[in-house]
Amino acid sequence: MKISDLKLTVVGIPRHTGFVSKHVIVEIMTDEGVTGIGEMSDFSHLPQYSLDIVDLTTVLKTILVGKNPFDISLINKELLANFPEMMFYYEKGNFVRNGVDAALHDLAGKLLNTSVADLLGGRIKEKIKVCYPIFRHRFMEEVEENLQVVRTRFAEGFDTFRLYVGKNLDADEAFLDGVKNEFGSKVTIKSLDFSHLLSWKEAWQATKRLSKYDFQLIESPAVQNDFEGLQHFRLKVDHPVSEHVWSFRQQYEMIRHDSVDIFNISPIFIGGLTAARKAAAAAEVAGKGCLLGTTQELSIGTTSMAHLGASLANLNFTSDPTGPELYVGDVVKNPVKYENGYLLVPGRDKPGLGMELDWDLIEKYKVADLSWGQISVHQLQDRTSQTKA
Ligand SMILES: O=C(O)C(=O)C[C@@H](O)[C@H](O)C(=O)O
Ligand SMILES: [Mg+2]
Ligand SMILES: [Mg+2]
Repeated sequence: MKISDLKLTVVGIPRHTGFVSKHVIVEIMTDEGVTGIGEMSDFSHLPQYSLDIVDLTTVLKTILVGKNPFDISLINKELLANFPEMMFYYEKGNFVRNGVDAALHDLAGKLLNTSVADLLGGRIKEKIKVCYPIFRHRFMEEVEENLQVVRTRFAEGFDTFRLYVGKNLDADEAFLDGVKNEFGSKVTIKSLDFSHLLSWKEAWQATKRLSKYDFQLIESPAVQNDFEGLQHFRLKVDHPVSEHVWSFRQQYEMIRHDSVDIFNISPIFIGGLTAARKAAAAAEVAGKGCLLGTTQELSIGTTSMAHLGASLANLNFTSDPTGPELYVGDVVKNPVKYENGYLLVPGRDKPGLGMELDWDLIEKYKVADLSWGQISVHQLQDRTSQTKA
């Protein structure tokens, strides 16, 4: 049995905020007629270069075609040699590796008639607690818009939210105050996410101001790779501190500097399920907790994380994958399901990831390439189509 072909299809799907994220649907075919699917998710992050999809297809075919689809470790090794880790949160090579690795897991599951979660060690959980994101306030008038998001999503069963903060503390405070007055203990704020926009000391000042409100943890309260800064911040605050993992070297430095309490692990940012499992194991060895982060994937990327989360012994904080709820559409016939704020893991009866492509939807959202258009840095950072400066 050998990999016989690869197909990449670019789709651009708007969010309810109007912001369009571009994703690449991955298909890996075999000479026995079985195809594995994966997702390179959300290329709408800095840096502002875009990948050439034709060239990427050619390059990946040279790595994949002719290989045994079960040689996932070997293929990951070759992918890493061609799309190396960088000390940068949004390195796109990791997105590429993630899409291929997910498709390989889907393919292996289909060939063995086994669910991906069972390939990864089985199911400790059949559902993953998640929180809905409230994107960063820049203007006071966004507070009421975001309180409306909480009302709508609360009515749908989401009782936990995370807030991106740090650009307009008056608005952040007004939002937290509004949630407290309207929902009391019925709504939980999981985290304040500074998204590496402030220095650790600026984030500490902001945290002192917002600490009169209840929230569970603080994410990314220093600039990227400021391991000492994270550690200084962590010793100043009572709340647990989380940071995304975007490279093994970065994770090693965060362990060595004792920078965090929790590792935010997303296959997309560390380059796949294979790498994410290693990062979760390193967290366990270091006695740290972990949660599943997100780039806000479509259903294929999200279900891949559901399978991973089901099998992790140290997934002990509320996670973030809510992408299919943020987009106006998807690319599969059977989107992932959420119930009372939980992401459901597909059943054992479904081989692979348990997802089936819907080519009518793919045709609807298909775009020619990953080019950027006129997106501003503000729109990129705060995932909005709003152009007000
Ligand atoms: O926790 C985070 O940080 C994110 O979720 C980053 C976001 O920008 C995410 O990638 C998105 O596209 O909304
Ligand atoms: Mg974050
Ligand atoms: Mg994203």
